[in-house]
Amino acid sequence: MADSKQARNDIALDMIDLDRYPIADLDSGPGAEFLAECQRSMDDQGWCNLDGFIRADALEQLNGEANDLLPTAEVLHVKRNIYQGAIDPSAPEDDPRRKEFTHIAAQLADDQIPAETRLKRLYHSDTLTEFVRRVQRKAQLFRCADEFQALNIVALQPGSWHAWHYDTTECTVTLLLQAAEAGGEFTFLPNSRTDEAEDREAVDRLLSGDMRQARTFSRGAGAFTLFRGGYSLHGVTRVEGGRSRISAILTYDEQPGRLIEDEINIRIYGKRVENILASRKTQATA
Ligand SMILES: O=C(O)CCC(=O)C(=O)O
Ligand SMILES: [Fe+2]
Repeated sequence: MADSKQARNDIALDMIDLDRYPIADLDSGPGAEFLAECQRSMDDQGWCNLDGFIRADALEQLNGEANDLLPTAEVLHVKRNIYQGAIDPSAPEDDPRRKEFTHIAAQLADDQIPAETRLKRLYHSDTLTEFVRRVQRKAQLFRCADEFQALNIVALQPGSWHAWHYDTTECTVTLLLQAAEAGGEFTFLPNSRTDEAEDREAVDRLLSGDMRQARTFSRGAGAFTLFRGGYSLHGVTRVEGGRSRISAILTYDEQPGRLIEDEINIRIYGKRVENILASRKTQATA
């Protein structure tokens, strides 16, 4: 009984289009069928794309929150190779580890998104986390415990792109809050690597600008996407037109309470986080 009362209070149930996406009951009827479809899509294709997942009125509120907060965001200049590392000058000349890609994004880390926002409450929904876990067929899945990485809002301004990369986690979950007027397409090479090998020919072609093997989804604002970004090289094409493309990145982990190393967080989030961590160390030794 306690469970169903808790579920009724879950904000996700007010925001998600439950007629189309019955995530509140995944064990019987339409919910069970829907879950099986999502699992099949993840198994066969490595993604599950749910257009119109968030209802129009709720989306307007979420996007309003994001637009209100974004002026306080850091503008990050992200430089890295496709494996999210620094370039390796000892790698062979034509190796992707030697190629550096740069993109610019206005990014809010988890600690910059207040707990009372509807976006954070949606991320903290146990119903939503359970749905994400079951689509991936994980025995357990937790929201990321890291104070910076857990939930992020990323805005790509007109003229910006999100450079080609693999994610450091197996599966990425995104919610598109505001679509670009044109461009800004989430684009990927399906299953371009496994744990053992990488399709270097396909990867090299994409990195040299040949998009013929790349695929894209049509995603409007409100689309909720699960994607095995650790295995498919991906990025977002240049945003065109007058408005930014804004997405929320929801991070999960199979281990509870896992934190990300300071050094990685400083590399991603820059000076602001470096200062926070440094001032904590000073306080601890004072
Ligand atoms: O904004 C998106 O749709 C994808 C972002 C992405 O690839 C990432 O944050 O790792
Ligand atoms: Fe990614």
